Amino acid sequence: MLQQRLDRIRNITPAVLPSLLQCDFGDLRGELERLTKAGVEGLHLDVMDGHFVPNLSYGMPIVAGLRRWTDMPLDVHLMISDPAAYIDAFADAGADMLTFHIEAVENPLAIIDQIHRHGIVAGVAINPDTPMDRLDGCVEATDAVLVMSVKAGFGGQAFRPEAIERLKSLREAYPDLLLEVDGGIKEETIGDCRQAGCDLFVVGSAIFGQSDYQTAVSRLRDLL
Ligand SMILES: O=C(CO)[C@@H](O)[C@H](O)COP(=O)(O)O
Ligand SMILES: [Fe+2]
Repeated sequence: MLQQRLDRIRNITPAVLPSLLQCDFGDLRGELERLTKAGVEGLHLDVMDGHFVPNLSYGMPIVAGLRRWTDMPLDVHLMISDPAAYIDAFADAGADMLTFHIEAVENPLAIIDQIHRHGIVAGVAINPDTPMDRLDGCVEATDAVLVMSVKAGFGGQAFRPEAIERLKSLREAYPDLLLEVDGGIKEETIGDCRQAGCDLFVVGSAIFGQSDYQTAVSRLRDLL
């Protein structure tokens, strides 16, 4: 199952993954239809607990609801203090990829193992102010690294260019690692991230701030 999910995600790369944080939650199904029509091939779901980050978003029911309506890969970004306590529930909800923050855990290898036991793709996220050596010892075990190009917590922040060097150095050191970038990705920033070797591009405001998702998505994809 893990290998199938990993292959499926690899097969859609390079991919624009809309972050649903800023979508219209009063019309979630309509948003999903519009994104599907726009040619989107995966979704990024931001889970925030009001503790690891000051913001609060949504949890398993939204993931489970979306799972009923689409078979697109669901990439769940856990911005929560205790990922170990919720991984089983997000697996039951239908996540395909579960990414936790390195800043939140003491034993990343145990969390990666817990995610893998469910046959789910594992990702480790790192905030811009966290030294890269915090990832030492776990990059070899994980499937993906999510390089945050804003401090996790809110949509609509400005891209932090130091993410580019981080992507480049990870790509050089780990040619097969799935690389994802998240925060401030738009037409002006997506091309540099692609050139740095990134595979998955999370986009919030640059899609949901536009009236026409199809045009927004295809212009971003053209830059990949
Ligand atoms: O994880 C996060 C924020 O913490 C993101 O996924 C944002 O939702 C991306 O939004 P934009 O920066 O593209 O507006
Ligand atoms: Fe995110």
